[in-house]
Amino acid sequence: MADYFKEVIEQSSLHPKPAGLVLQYGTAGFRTNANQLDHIMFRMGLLAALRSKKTKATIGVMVTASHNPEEDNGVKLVDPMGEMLTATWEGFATQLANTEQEELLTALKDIVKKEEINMNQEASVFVGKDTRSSSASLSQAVLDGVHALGGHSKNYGLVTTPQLHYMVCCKNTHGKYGDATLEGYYSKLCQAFLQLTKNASNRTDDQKHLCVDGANGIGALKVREMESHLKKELQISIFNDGSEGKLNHQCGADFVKVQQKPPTGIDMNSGDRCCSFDGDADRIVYYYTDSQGLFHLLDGDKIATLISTFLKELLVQAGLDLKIAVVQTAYANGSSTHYLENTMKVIVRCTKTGVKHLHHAAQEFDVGVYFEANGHGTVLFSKSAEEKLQQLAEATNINDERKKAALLLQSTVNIINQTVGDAISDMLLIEAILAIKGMTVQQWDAIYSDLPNRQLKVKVSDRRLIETTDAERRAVSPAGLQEAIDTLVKKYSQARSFVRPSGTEDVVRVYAEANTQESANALAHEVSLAVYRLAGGVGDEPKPLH
Ligand SMILES: CC(=O)N[C@H]1[C@@H](OP(=O)(O)O)O[C@H](CO)[C@@H](O)[C@@H]1O
Ligand SMILES: [Mg+2]
Repeated sequence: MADYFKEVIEQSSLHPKPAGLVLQYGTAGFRTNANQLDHIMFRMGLLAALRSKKTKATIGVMVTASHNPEEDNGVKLVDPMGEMLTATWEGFATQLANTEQEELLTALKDIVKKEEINMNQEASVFVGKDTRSSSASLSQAVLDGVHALGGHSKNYGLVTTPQLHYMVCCKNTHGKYGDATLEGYYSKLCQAFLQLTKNASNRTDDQKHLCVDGANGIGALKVREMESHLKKELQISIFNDGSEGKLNHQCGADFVKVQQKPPTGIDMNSGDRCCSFDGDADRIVYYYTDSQGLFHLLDGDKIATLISTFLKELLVQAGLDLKIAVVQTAYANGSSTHYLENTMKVIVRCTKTGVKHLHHAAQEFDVGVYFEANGHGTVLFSKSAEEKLQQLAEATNINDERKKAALLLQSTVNIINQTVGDAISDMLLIEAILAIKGMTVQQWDAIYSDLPNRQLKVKVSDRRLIETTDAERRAVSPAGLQEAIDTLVKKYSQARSFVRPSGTEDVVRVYAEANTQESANALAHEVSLAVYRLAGGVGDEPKPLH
């Protein structure tokens, strides 16, 4: 076996691990200050090459830290069908990342043995990066890792995270999903957009206009690249395009969702339809300000509602009996769940936080719409649903209404990036739906009213003390915490609250909603105090909110 690893020994000394550093492959891969990541990148290049040999398929590696500050970076691996890395291999990633330099070969051989990997198998890895200044040298370290194991690589350079997922899926499905090029991605999505909107009744230039906050990141560059494919049917003003501002600083989807206010750097008039991407363009939220200057956010829940309503109506018109469901997490606004279940009568599922959980749950339905409240989401169509749609779209013996619905559904399948949440693809679908329905952003917003809500963080000495059940909606430990929450919730009207340890930060997250903002704030504060007292809070006691 030794020969396969000769280069690894030589190359790994150029990517040394700082002694003692321990990192975890979390919900969103590795993420920390960029200075600590060179060895991780090299090792993820090695791991991707092994994963490729194991699956006999192309694997993706994306260098990004999404909505984190510019100084951070990170890395995520992409499995053959464009989905996130499978759980066992997340474990291997963590082991490999934390192995001291001199043990690296042993750790690699261990994986080869456990997974029975044929080292003579070729390896192929696609690599992409976001716009962070550290991304150039870090993606080179990934490539070094791939090459050290004799793997082939294709370096896509600057791409959004979902674009890299898309390329991997295209490659491994031999072009069935599309061409594994940026040109292929833009033309597939934009053609579907033009198909969807071609019969939308005379829209004015105002109605075709959208303001996009690119978070000073990769999304802005890619929207600009795509623009000419849209043939002015969507007219985009890009703000925070990275030419001046700092990545994710006071802008982007995460800022807008958490702060519940517009990003800086955007020039918006009252009523303008606006959206924000995050730093790697896999999340999107919409918003506008009304004539009184009040800010209105249309988050992942509102997006899921718009899309699932549209799809459900089309399925009925097409006469297709397909099972459609919406998958959410505990952070979904109670009003959205209530509207979906009681008015729309669609199945709603709640999973643990983290996109892979939502993705898996959505795969159980013919049509699975999944969104986290923060705006990460997409739609999945089962193979058999896609086949039925195809047959119907090609059928000659059906009436015009059914035919029209089938064609719209087929274009929806083409516009959606089913591999992962994709801000660009979601944006095009949302814009198409609004155009087809002749709906303004205000009318979309009025479908239901969000319950006022508040998210807080509490620092504790060991957040793992908090264990949850029922898709994180109830705490089973420490003793007494859930009872305390139940008692507090009863004081307020239409109230709900839950706590869970964050998977990406060293904090416990507290969520509360109620019929007024004052009540939501008060409940969130009281629950924070309960966490602080019962789960080993550190630092000052949480202060009431004003
Ligand atoms: C409340 C919230 O927005 N949590 C986010 C955040 O996870 P935490 O485990 O809550 O830190 O980051 C995840 C990765 O980006 C994302 O999937 C998730 O939705
Ligand atoms: Mg992201």
